[in-house]
Amino acid sequence: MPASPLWSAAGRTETGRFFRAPARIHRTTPGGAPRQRAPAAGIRTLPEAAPVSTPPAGPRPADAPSGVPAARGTRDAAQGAPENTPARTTASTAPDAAPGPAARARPETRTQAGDETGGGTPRDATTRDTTTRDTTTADGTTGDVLLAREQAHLTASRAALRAMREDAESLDIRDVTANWVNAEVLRRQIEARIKSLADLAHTPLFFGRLDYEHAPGADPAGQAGRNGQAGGAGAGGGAADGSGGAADDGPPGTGGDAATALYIGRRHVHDADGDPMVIDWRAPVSQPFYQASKKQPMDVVLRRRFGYTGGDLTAYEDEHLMDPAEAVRTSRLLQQEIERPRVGPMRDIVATIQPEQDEIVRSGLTGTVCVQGGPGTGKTAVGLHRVAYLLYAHRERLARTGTLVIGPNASFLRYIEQVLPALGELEVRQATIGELVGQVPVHGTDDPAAALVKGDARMAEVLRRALRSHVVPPQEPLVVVRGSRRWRIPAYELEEIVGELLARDIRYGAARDALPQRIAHAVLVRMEQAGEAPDDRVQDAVARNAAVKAVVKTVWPAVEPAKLVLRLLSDADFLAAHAEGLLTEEEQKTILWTRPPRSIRSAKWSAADAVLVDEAADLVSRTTSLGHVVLDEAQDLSPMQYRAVGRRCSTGSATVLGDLAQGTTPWATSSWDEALRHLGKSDAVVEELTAGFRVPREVISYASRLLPAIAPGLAEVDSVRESPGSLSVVRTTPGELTAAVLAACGEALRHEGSIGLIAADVRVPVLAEALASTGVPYLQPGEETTAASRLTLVPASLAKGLEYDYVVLDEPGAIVTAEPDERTGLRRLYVCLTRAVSGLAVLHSGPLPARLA
Ligand SMILES: Nc1ncnc2c1ncn2[C@@H]1O[C@H](COP(=O)(O)OP(=O)(O)OP(=O)(O)O)[C@@H](O)[C@H]1O
Repeated sequence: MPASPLWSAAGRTETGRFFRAPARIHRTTPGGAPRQRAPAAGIRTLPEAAPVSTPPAGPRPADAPSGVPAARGTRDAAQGAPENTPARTTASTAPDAAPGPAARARPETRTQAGDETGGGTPRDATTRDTTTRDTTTADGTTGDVLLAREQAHLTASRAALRAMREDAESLDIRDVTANWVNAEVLRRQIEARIKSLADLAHTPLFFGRLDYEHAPGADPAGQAGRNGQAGGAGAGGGAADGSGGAADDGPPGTGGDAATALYIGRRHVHDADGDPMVIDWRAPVSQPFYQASKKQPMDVVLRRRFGYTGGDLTAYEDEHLMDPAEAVRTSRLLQQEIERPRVGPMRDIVATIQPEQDEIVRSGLTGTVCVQGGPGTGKTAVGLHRVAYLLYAHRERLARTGTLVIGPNASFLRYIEQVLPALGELEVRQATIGELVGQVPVHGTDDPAAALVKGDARMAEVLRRALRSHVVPPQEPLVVVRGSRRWRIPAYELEEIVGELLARDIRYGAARDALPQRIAHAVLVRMEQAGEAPDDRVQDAVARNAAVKAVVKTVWPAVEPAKLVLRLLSDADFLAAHAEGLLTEEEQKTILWTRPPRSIRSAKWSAADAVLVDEAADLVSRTTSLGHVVLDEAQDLSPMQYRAVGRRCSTGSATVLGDLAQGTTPWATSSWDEALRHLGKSDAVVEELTAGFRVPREVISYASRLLPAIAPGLAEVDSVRESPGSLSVVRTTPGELTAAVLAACGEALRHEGSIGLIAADVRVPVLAEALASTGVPYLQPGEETTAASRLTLVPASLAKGLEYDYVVLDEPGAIVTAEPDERTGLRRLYVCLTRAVSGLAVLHSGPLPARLA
């Protein structure tokens, strides 16, 4: 898509200059009158807020009086410098925004949990009260006043965002586009831009604030040794590692510049002068929000997290990273965010990404990262945020090459589909493997034994051999007639040409396309030997000659990938000829169709067959590679499926997410090294996430009793949350089980949030009928939870990747026995036991698996 230079930086830097005076672009207002700008409020010098109990040690910069120029960072330093962003430094005066009426109206009512949106929203008013009331800073400012100031900044930022949107809406492109194609492209880009500038009332515009000791990007002369990172988080400062530890040469806040406050949010917002009011969370300068610690403050004096109630800023939580006297505390806002009832699809975690997650999110585009993590450690969240980060840092490159998120099934994709749009990324494709390899319609199924062989990497070699067997040595010489002359190429010379192409091991189709030119070249050599002086046009004409075409057709015939697979699976001799030494006779028998179909259309292709067809298609002509692929629930892929994904990122990179303990396919991978080899990314870095965010400690400990049987090498997830009473295990008689399950659902429905009733697939119809007869509405997995309908009936086979506030688990034994072997059954059960955020009720009438009993 031709990108106008004017637009090429769209969505990346978004500075005021971007829209302020674009060459030859006119701006209109409905009446032609000049549009009013939002009040400007840029980076400000703000007072230090003291934590509840411990005021920061040492003097702090006082609140800058209104009208006094504040210390500022440079705009580009604040935004960071994504790929190809022209550097620019501008400073501006940005007086404190006075709290407006909206900012002063401090909500006094307690929050309804259902209203709350992301960004560390407090569920009860306690956090707000303890962080705001009775809190006084070193300069005597109360928490209420500080909160009002932050609310004022929110109000001003919203106004600035509105102005940015109005800017975009007022662009008139009538005179700037030479033709309708350009006009259409530009129009769409403007529309996308306008959409991306929407202010979502229930989504916090910023969720955090960093007060740097020095203006980011400024030369912290003489300060570098202070905390090991001074200034390092500026424009180029993506890396979080510095050499220093805690400050040790003087009280914090005493050196050099006054603190510089940056507000961190989902997107960049600038004021009328182009100075940032909210910094994109992905900018390098935002990284200390996720990474800075007492040990390594990264020049951050204060980190403030904000709590929201339905879009209103109602709380904050402070950490003074350079204050040795302040104790390290776990964030209550983080805790509340995790426990916030789930209604609707998966939400982003941008406000609360943890340091080890952030490292993965910000790892570079060129390398592939594989993340092993137990249930609820945030793998999916991390993978999605990584895409958003990469799109920010490498937007142009990825716009050309594309990005893709692969999930295990449609309900999972529906569950995660809102995360990237919420982060402002609307262009990322999401698909299941089945959709990717959809060259043949899938109507059939394989028994596990057949699927296992079809998914084995040896099948790639069988296919390669079978395909190349279509190339036959030329038997006859070629005679090309041109005018009165005849040119003869003997069979042995043709054979040499064909042999050379085979040896180069290029794609079958590419070699077939090259063959006529190779033959024509041989003819031209003869012409030159005979004294003629043929040029390229003659060579092209010879390559198109009917006799040459006939030779190519016989020697290197076109092959339809689906036909090749059809023949392999139908023709025992053909399969045997190419599987010799690769598949045993038994294995060959296992994959042969008992009743071979007559045609591609009538064949009952299975999912594994479709992957074989995809492999064959790639042998014929190279699959286009994307820039980046995220592969979730990767542990369940067969080697052939890994290959299918691998060819879609052969020249790009991947984020591979999975948990070896949750592998429930017969071909589930037992080692990431092996999986990455099949993916073609042996050099990938394998990271491990160990902190569990979803499942309370009591529940994960119970589920982890299965680990020695299902994944002996893996350690129990270290849950970040204690939640006493979150687990109950109840035994009933067989006759009472269904009623007891319904009662447990009723009990769960008394709480806020989503409820998942998980049962073995065979039990689902029984439970569906029981729910219907009692008039309890229920949803299918992936259907959006609403306040009116919060119960989802989940077949165990679809539970993977999903989560619910409360889970009622029906008859664990039936979940285990539904699988072909015990280990797979226990793994399936492990998945089902680890879907709950706040409570798990296990009901059984049969015996529990020994390890749980
Ligand atoms: N840093 C975080 N802050 C807040 N919530 C988080 C954080 N990390 C993860 N979560 C939440 O924990 C839950 C589990 O995350 P996610 O689904 O990404 O885990 P997972 O490792 O993919 O789990 P599974 O293996 O079961 O699929 C989600 O609700 C997610 O929003």
